[in-house]
Amino acid sequence: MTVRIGMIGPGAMGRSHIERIRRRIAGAEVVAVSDLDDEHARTVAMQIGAAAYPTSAELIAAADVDAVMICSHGPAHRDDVVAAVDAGKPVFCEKPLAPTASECLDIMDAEQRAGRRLVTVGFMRRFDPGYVQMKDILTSGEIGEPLIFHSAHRNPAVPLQYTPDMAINDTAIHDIDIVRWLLAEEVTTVRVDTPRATRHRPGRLQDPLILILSTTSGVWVDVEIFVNNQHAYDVQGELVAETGTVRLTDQQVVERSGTAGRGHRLAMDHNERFAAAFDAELQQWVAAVAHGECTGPSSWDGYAAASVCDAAVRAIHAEAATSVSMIERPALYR
Ligand SMILES: NC(=O)c1ccc[n+]([C@@H]2O[C@H](COP(=O)([O-])OP(=O)(O)OC[C@H]3O[C@@H](n4cnc5c(N)ncnc54)[C@H](O)[C@@H]3O)[C@@H](O)[C@H]2O)c1
Ligand SMILES: O[C@H]1[C@H](O)[C@@H](O)[C@H](O)[C@@H](O)[C@H]1O
Repeated sequence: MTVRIGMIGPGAMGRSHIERIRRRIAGAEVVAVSDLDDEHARTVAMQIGAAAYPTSAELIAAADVDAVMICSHGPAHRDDVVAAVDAGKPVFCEKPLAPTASECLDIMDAEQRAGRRLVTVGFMRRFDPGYVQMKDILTSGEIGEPLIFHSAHRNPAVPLQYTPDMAINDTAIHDIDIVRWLLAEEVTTVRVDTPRATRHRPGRLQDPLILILSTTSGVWVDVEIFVNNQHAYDVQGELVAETGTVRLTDQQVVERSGTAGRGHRLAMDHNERFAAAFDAELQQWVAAVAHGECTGPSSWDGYAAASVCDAAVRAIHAEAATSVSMIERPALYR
């Protein structure tokens, strides 16, 4: 079966997913697109031989759309995810599932009304070979219990429309999700520290930021968010456990030597750094949809990460550690 996908919001991320589906993903094609910007939707549709719909509602209702991909910006996600779930269609939603926990609760309510999981969230780091190996080593028990996790998430620059809260709910949300997934436990408190700000930040953005998280079992986590480092898309992670550590490398396969020394190029964006992870997450989603299943990061994962983001945003304003408040995990997500 070929899964016929309708994509809402084919901007930068959406178009790179379209390319991926066309070139590397088996068993799927994008047959429909819609965008707030009608003309943009028509242009993308013409380029890929798909149909353009003037609204997301019409795209979701289209009879030849088997599944929906939502790649619009975060604040637009909730309404379209709920509409797709209400229509009984599987949805892949780019992160964040929604910028706040309360919007994610609306999505979980829709899934519970439907009586089944239909939503997969694009937390692609879970499919990165480095993080996967780190989790395998931890769960094998060979380095004992986890004690500390150091994470760094650096971008060369962010667009002008990037707001202060996005450092948390658009950027740090990746690190928050990976901590929950790696440690298989929830984050319970958050503190946000604000170091000296870079002169390269646009407007009043606080950059960098340091998040200090603690988890149910007391693992201590620091996350550096630095989104205007001017030189690379640089993601670091180091897990410290009782009898060993595991650290991500830069995942470059070749090293070059010359008059300037020895080294390798640095990734400049998420597509370069997480190419393998994006392919793996989409291939898994397409295969699951084809079999009438739902796998990968769930709405609960989107909700839990957003709950930590909510606490982090409160922590910035309170200038103090803040507790993460979450509902009990509904049976559908156990
Ligand atoms: N996983 C990753 O590493 C990663 C990387 C980049 C972006 N993203 C996520 O992908 C999403 C899109 O990011 P982007 O960089 O492609 O943004 P973008 O601005 O390039 O694209 C967003 C598109 O959505 C459209 N849009 C906005 N509101 C809409 C609405 N209500 N209905 C329909 N279309 C709407 C815009 O017109 C635009 O074409 C965000 O959620 C972002 O967090 C994830
Ligand atoms: O939406 C993007 C994307 O999720 C990238 O992977 C992340 O590094 C950026 O900080 C974020 O703004």
